[in-house]
Amino acid sequence: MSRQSVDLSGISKSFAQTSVLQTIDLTVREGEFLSLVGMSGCGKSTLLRIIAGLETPDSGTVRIGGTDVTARDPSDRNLAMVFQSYALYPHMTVRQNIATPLRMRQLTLTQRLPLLGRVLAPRAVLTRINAEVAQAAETLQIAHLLDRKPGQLSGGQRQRVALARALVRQPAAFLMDEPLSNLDAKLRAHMRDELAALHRRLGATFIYVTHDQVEAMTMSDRIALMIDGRIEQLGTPDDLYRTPATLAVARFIGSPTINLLAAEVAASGRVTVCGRATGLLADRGPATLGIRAEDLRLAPDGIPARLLRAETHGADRYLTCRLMTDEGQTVVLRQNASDAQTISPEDALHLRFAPDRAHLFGAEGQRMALRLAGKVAA
Ligand SMILES: Nc1ncnc2c1ncn2[C@@H]1O[C@H](COP(=O)(O)OP(=O)(O)OP(=O)(O)O)[C@@H](O)[C@H]1O
Repeated sequence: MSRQSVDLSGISKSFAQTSVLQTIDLTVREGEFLSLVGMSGCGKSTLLRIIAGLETPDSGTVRIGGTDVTARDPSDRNLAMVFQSYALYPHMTVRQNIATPLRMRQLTLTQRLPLLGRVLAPRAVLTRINAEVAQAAETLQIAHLLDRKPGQLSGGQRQRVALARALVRQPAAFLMDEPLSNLDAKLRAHMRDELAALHRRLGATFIYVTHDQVEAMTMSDRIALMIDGRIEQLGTPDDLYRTPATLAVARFIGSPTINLLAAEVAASGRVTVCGRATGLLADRGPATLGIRAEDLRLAPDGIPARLLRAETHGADRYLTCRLMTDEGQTVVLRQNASDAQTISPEDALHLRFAPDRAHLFGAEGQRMALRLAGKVAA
């Protein structure tokens, strides 16, 4: 499998008066699974279409394997694109669908004709195409479906056929735009695992667009989180989860959503949350403290709260609580379901957060350094 890097530098794009991408610089490494993730309208599909050559940037360059392809047609970029609509040919069998890109590349127009082609096409080429189709079908575990038509397949199977068709082209990179969004939740989770496994097996470059942070977090080597046509943060899933660069990243990544509490940093540097000193130090000013559900726990000397609802999801239990403070903020705490004690709605609770796991963001949403008992905490 060929695999190549994709370099974007200074990519900008506007539609009419609206700026959709603002000076994007990004290198997708050879063999990397990189997700472009962000809310609807942030520009991720436009960026993918610029890489594919389906859209022309107003400025900037696209390089594939070091070669400038900005002015090249989509067909000259050797990229495979997989969309949410599988775009399979309904009148063709799975075998014919997968073989199409190979036939287009390796046979002449006359050799591709339905009847005449059978006589005119070189036997050796047809045998090679058949072998490549069989291998791709094997990789995607659809060998038993080769003689069916797309209408006789499930959504997941169709998606696999679309992937197999992309695979046979041996592209420099795979570009995928929300390829799983038409599948039901269970199948989506299954195909997520399959795509990640396929990526590991092929070692190919994958650029994957999604608005679903769970998809991005579970499959990617790195994530580029986009907001309003900019890359807000680029990093591993762990980087984005543990060290969000801004409040917007902290909010977008993680399920349930990170808990946010108004904080105040006094002249002395002491951070107060819900009117309580926290033992944390930071630069002065109003701020927001972020704390993930798993970094909150019940403790008798914590912030008083009242339980609104408890939900068990497999091994985890989520407690939604209202803080008994001026703001009456709602927070979610995650516990291990097996060691959770019995509590009922309206029970009085006390919550503490792990100071060394807290995130602090300034008035502009930027991450602020936190110091804990004399050392740097974040
Ligand atoms: N051909 C076009 N003409 C005009 N505006 C466009 C065009 N394509 C995209 N846009 C606008 O550009 C912005 C970014 O669109 P884009 O499809 O890249 O976003 P996205 O992040 O992929 O969103 P989604 O997840 O909804 O697909 C949107 O506001 C969209 O309306």
